[in-house]
Amino acid sequence: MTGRQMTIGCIDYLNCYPFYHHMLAQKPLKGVHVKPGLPEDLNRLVKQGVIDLSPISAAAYPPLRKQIVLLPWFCLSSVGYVGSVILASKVPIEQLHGKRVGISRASKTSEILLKILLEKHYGLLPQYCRTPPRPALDDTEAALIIGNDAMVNLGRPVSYIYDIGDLWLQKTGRPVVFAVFAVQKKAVEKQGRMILEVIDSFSKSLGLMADEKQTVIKAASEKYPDIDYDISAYYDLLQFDFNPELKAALGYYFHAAADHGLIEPVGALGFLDRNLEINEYRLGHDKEGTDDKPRTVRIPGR
Ligand SMILES: C=C(O[C@@H]1C=C(C(=O)O)C=C[C@H]1O)C(=O)O
Repeated sequence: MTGRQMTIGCIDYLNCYPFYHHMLAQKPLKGVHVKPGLPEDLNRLVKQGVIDLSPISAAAYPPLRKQIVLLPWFCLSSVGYVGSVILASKVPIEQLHGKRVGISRASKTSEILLKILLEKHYGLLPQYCRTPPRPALDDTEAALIIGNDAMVNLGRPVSYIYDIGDLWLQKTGRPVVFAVFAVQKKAVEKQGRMILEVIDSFSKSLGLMADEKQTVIKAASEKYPDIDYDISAYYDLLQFDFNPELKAALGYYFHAAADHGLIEPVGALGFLDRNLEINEYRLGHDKEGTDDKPRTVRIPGR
């Protein structure tokens, strides 16, 4: 692909729309192709190098960290209740030991959150199985459902709904960073100018959430008509700005996940800055989480 074209991923959920409203509804970016997908599909396409820039599951970062850098300004997070990452269960969570628990094939971050919660915080070991993004709940006792699929009518009454963002806050005292924005290091070298245009468009789009929130909500509800939820309230729950507290929370999550043997240990995050240089943030395990003195490393070849 030449320096005048790039493909960017977009999580095909309500939660990601606020980043894309500007480029989709107001000012398309010339040469930028937007590829919608489920988080785990975008994780795979980034790994394969098929897309240049994309939101990915936070949990997908560790194995890709030599190949990608993160945008330090954007994330999909919640401090407690998120509304769109749920465990739908036929029995109280405490009774899930040895039971079949489905995990949406769309998820990576929340799969790990759920496993740490069940195994470490509740002392349970269920039998996990993969399910489609919108599971029927016929042959499992409970199921992890994420994104839009957690926000539509589940098709059957479910006795217990646990919000994973809320449970994580209760058990660990931390927010959750569900998704981060990844850029291929190769694309930084070849398509720097377009990457800056995308960053600018995301920033303008989030600005519209403050200035023209009702317009964004109307467009989002038309894009996703089957959502059975107060979109305005949902957007108030989500945190799109990757602030220091959320970076620290991501550090905590990586530490907890590595400690539980679910990801490889992560010592640092690589962030892109507006000069297209990479700043490495060392992760701590304390409340601060990140080192506030980034080490700047130039991208080879630039
Ligand atoms: C907040 C959410 O987080 C999502 C959960 C993800 C995961 O579990 O890997 C990835 C991206 C996010 O869209 C949601 O599903 O609505």
